[in-house]
Amino acid sequence: MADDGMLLNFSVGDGPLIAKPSFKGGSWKDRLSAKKAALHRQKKLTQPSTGRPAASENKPAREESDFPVNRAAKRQRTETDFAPTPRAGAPRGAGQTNGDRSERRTDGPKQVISSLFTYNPASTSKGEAKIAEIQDVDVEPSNAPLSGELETFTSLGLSPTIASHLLNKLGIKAPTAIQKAAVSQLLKEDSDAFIQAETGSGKTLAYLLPIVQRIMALSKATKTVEESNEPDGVHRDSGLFAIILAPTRELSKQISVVLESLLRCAHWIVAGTVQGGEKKKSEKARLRKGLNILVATPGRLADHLDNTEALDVSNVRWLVLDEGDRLMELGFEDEIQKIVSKLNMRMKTAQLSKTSRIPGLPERRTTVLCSATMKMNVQRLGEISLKEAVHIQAASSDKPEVGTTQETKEDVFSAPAQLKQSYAVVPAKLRLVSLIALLKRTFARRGSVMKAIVFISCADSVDFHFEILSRDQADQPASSDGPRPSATDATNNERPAPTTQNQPTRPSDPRTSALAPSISSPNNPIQTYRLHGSLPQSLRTSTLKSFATSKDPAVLLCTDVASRGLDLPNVDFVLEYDPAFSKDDHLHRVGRTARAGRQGRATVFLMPGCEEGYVSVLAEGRREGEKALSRQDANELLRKGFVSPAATGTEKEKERGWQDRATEWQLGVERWALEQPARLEMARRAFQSHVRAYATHVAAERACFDIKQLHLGHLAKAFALRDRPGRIGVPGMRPGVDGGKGKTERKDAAKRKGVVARGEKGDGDVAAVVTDEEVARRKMRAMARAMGGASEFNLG
Ligand SMILES: Nc1ncnc2c1ncn2[C@@H]1O[C@H](COP(=O)(O)OP(=O)(O)OP(=O)(O)O)[C@@H](O)[C@H]1O
Repeated sequence: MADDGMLLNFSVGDGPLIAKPSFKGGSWKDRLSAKKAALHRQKKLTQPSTGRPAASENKPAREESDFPVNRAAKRQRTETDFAPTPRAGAPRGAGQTNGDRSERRTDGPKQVISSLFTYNPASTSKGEAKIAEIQDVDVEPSNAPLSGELETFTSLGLSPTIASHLLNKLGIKAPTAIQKAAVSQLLKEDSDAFIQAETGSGKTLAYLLPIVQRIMALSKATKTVEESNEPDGVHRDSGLFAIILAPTRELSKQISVVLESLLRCAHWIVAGTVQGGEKKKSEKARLRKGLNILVATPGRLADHLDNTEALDVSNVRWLVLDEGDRLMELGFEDEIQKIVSKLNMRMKTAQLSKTSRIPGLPERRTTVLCSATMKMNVQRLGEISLKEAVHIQAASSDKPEVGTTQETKEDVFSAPAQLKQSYAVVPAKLRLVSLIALLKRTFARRGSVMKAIVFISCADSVDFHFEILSRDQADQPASSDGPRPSATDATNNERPAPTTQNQPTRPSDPRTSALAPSISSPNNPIQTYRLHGSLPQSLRTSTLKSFATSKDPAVLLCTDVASRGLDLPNVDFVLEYDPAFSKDDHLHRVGRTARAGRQGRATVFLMPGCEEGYVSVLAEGRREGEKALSRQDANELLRKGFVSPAATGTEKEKERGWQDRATEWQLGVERWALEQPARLEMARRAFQSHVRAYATHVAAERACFDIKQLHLGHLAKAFALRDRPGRIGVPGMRPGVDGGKGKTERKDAAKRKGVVARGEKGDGDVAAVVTDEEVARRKMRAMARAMGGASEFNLG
């Protein structure tokens, strides 16, 4: 970490330094402590006997030789240096009062109010990358439905009933490339398959369509052979034929919604779900009544296989492992192994005893593994579950590829071709104001952007930014755009529903949803939502539903809990406010937009310096003909977000105008944070968790996210903090223990570090409950040691 900010706060007194001690060897921390101790001793020696501090104590705490002479002497700034013109109705001297109170409590200045626009490190990549606006050059979408006249579902072998249902009820006319390859393959053969295609290419229907068709055919076979009196041969207690495993509850819910909508053309086929977090008793009752297709999370299915007699899996002939890489990342290998061997065993027993009475049921089971990536862990999952599988890929929109898994090339995971990607170089101090400026700009014109997702590294930081976005607008500077929409105070849980004419279409939960005055305008009020793994499952589900169905513009602040597989409609823009922990995570995140041939934009914030090296990681795997990454910088974002439409005068005056407005906004947030201890603690907690999460980037990318290069003092400003970094301590927040927050995030991080926290795995879901508290605590402590204390972040 850059230590200049810390050194500046030490005073050496003005007495002569008799012998300048040299500090060599050990870590920089040791050297700093030794230096501190020596300075303290010297200060004591030179202090006048009155006990009052020496007059020289306020002098800059550095020696000429230690710091460049041409650098301006840094002095402790005070609120008045930047104080905006008081506004009518503003809380009486809020910041000053708090600042005074804080200073009165202590014997020295505790707060640092730094300027937003000074001492920001310069970008190292300027000259190298072309500075460009996100251009509106249209690129052929890579995940769109095929457009040729012959590209129909019936030409793939799907029944006219399903094809017309897709067209008339679901509005799906033609297959995507991966659907074309997978449907024809899975309809004609019983061999196992590995389906690999980019985000938003319709993988869910690619495996559901052939399964549903095959079960419908089974139905007909049953009717003919048994001459059943039933209107259709197969019914709910004919047996369970297919199981679909998904890594998270959200995903299993999403798959079952798609399945239900598909089964409306075959109402006699019954589907159901079992997943962690639900009541096992009601799930058992459902299983007893009988299901033909089951969507499940692995942990819960393994549990039912052990404990629910009514669950007969002897007829299961299709097993789908969706989001294979995520299943492995979340540590479900054991469960999957167990499930696969139980399915094999029960199928064989039934075949030997000839108890299966379903005519037309295939002899062998087909297992389908789906993943956007072909990483080592997916290959391992393939070894566990697949036998001589065909590898189905959609290399380009009109050239589906089918081959064997042995022919598989290295990872070919890339973002959809039509996705417009950019990066913004934003110094640490300017991060918060730039976030607001970018979101303001994004939603400036009503209808231009409907939904945006902002990815943040940890749950605490999501909570903090949610409060910032939804905080009372009375704290903010007057806008030239006219009167602001109002919201209640951010700490008040009972937020009223927005009072503007554009009410959200679903009543949303005030704990996770609020109006965002900071980025709204009178004619375009924006709703903000938050989502992370520490929220109760029911709240996560309702929040996602509310965000997905909102007909009004909305922004979702979330951790990586929303990065995988979720299909949220009308997401036009993805912002990675904190860069992803790995490139794969990045591709999954940006894949929440530009789905099924639609357009989308994605931006990632990078800090000047080593983080700019990440641009080359982003550029890897980009296809021929794809646009280069666009580059933006903080000043550009701020100018657009904070410029007053009525600004007149010279360019210089205009520049001062947006800088003043950004500064005013930042100071308003800092005062707001200081107003209540709870807010301050929330900001500090967010800062600490953010720093810890920063340390968990995958090893291959850690050079770009080097925690030693992080300027903590500057970063604190982006969390509305005026504390010096060393003073930011959150009561009750010890390294490695976080009161049960973010289990999945810890699990994920542990895995990235190669620490497998088996004992933490729960009932097959990312929000799994740890049953053995003590075991979990011990493992957490061990993990924290292995991770250097990085434990509070919430990734899933
Ligand atoms: N043939 C099609 N035509 C138009 N839209 C489609 C088609 N197939 C699927 N879709 C839509 O595309 C979206 C993405 O589908 P899906 O969620 O299955 O993608 P995916 O490949 O699984 O993505 P991810 O890897 O992110 O999970 C859904 O909204 C779905 O309704």
